[in-house]
Amino acid sequence: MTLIRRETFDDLPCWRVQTPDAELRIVEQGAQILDYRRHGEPPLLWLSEQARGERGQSVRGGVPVCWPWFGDLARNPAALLAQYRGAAAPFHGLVRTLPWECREQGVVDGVARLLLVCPQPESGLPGWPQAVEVALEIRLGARLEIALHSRNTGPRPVWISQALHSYFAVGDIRQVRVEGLDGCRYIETLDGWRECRQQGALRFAGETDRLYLDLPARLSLVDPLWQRRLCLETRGSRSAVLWNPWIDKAQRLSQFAADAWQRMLCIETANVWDDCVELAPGGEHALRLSLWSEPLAGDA
Ligand SMILES: O=P(O)(O)OC[C@H]1O[C@H](O)[C@H](O)[C@@H](O)[C@@H]1O
Repeated sequence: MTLIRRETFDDLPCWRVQTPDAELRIVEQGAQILDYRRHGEPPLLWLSEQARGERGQSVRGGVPVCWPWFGDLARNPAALLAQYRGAAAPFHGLVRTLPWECREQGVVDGVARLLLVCPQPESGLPGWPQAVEVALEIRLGARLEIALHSRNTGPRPVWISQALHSYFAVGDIRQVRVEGLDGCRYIETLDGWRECRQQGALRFAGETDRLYLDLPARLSLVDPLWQRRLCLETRGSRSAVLWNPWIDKAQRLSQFAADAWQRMLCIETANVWDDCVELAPGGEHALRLSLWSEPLAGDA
């Protein structure tokens, strides 16, 4: 039986979604998915063992929503930067610590669906006087499907950058590889934000923080230790951020154990850099991620 139950994660209201073969939790704050597991296999998403549910604090792990900009606002295109009138711009936008509201929930043909929206004052979000509705739609059936919808209800064009900042669980980061990036441009943020080109699959041997561009619709994370392939299929996105903090940066992160870098990898389905989105008046955009896992058929 598939059901959706209201619970709490420390101080934060959340929902637990159960299907016959999977389980997922999502907190109301930031519409953040916390975890996702399929029975009989390791979790697909990583949630820090130090994760805490506190108001005003993003939880470390799961899928934080970065919107209406990704990362450091100053690294975004000038047109996007110019839209912000506030003081110090928060990293990863304005909505990941706000309370969202569940507008629809239900189960149809065994697929659970939730629709959460981020309520905004008439004048827009603090420092960001734009009229753009944002909603997150989650469907859990055989796959997990996430869609981040933006709709410009105002009279002017609006630029956004955004990401579904997914933390994936891995057996050992030093053994995994990401396929689908071969030949793609990327921005190496750890070396002066210079543009480089990927050759072959991406493997990990140190801190990694890159903006990948011109991506195909399908990426996969091959995990030989856990004998599985996580498959990511996206729509409305041609960019992704690949991030692992490794040893030194791990010490500086909140809710992050010193050795946790070994067990996680962020592949953040995004619209960043030259893949930002311009929403015309009345215009809509959906950033979609479909996620599932497959056993490795001896191809590791
Ligand atoms: O600590 P946070 O604000 O959640 O950010 C976590 C990480 O997010 C992204 O992946 C960025 O590319 C990283 O540079 C950043 O460290």
